[in-house]
Amino acid sequence: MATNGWKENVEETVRNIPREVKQYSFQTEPIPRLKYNDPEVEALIRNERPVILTDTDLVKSAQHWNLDYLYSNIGSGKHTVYSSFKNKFLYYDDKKLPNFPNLVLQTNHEEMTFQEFTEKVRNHKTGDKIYYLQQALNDSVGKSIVVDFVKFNWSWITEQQKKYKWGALTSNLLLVGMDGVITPAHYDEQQNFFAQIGGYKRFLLFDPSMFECLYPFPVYHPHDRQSQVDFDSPDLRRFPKFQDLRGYEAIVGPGDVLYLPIYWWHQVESVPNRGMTFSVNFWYKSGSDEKISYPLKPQQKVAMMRNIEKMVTSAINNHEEVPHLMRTMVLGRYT
Ligand SMILES: C[C@@H](CC(=O)O)C(=O)C(=O)O
Ligand SMILES: [Zn+2]
Repeated sequence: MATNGWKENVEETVRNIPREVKQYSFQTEPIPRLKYNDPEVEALIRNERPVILTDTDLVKSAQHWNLDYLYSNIGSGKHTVYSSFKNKFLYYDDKKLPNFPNLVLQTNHEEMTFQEFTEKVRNHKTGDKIYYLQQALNDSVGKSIVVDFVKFNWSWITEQQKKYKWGALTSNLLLVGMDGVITPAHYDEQQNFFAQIGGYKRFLLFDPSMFECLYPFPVYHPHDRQSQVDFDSPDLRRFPKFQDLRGYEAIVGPGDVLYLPIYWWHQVESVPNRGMTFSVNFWYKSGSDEKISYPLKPQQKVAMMRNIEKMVTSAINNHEEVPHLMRTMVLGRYT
């Protein structure tokens, strides 16, 4: 069996897991899984199509990261940890919370040391809150973590950054999730190489043109960029086009790197009953399109819609008036 990264059984596990994961109402097709130097890879990334890359060794220097190692080596700094009585961790932007003082958040944001996080994980009993650490790696981490970080395969990923004319690396988010945590469907405004270190994650991906099927919250809402649709029990009266949703799907295991293109929707599920998951993502600003070509790409239309919402919200200077103005502009005229 060819070894993939550092665990020769990843290929086999990735093939067998689909039977273990939740089935949804929409169809999906597989995301290509290719060796990093496969000739097909360049065209996929250049066309902003998702692909799982094996054998990049991008985070091979972190292959020994687990709860014990991080407990002993990451240092005593505080980390951002989300907690929830459910397994869904819907992201929210703190800065937009004042717009919605009565919003009931599903998750709680706590700052704690890795040691405190580990104690909560270790003492967890059924019915307790579950925890998901999501912390940008910074210089507060211990020396041995810095050594591991410096030994990431920066030459390969920097070569990709240059080849596809991406902008700067903005951050590396360390993700340590308890069994079965879910990040619900959303899109990001950055290019992303998502590196899996420990455990298995299922990715559901949707093309940016699926915006109309996923009904994101308004731009001024704390859940901006997140889908309003509950995948487990979609409200088809409010969100009828959810029935037209089509997506892509893949499992990533230790050593795998998923190229997750900017504006592509994704839902990420730590595969249940397979223990904790450890990941590091690499977010890059997208390059600026030299020239605009027509027809516009779906990503460009999403960016344009965001700018329209931002402009209207700022010009009207009261987000509560935005829905009425938008309805006035569209209903009966563009419907
Ligand atoms: C945080 C991550 C999802 C996850 O791993 O739970 C994600 O959405 C991203 O890397 O863009
Ligand atoms: Zn994301």
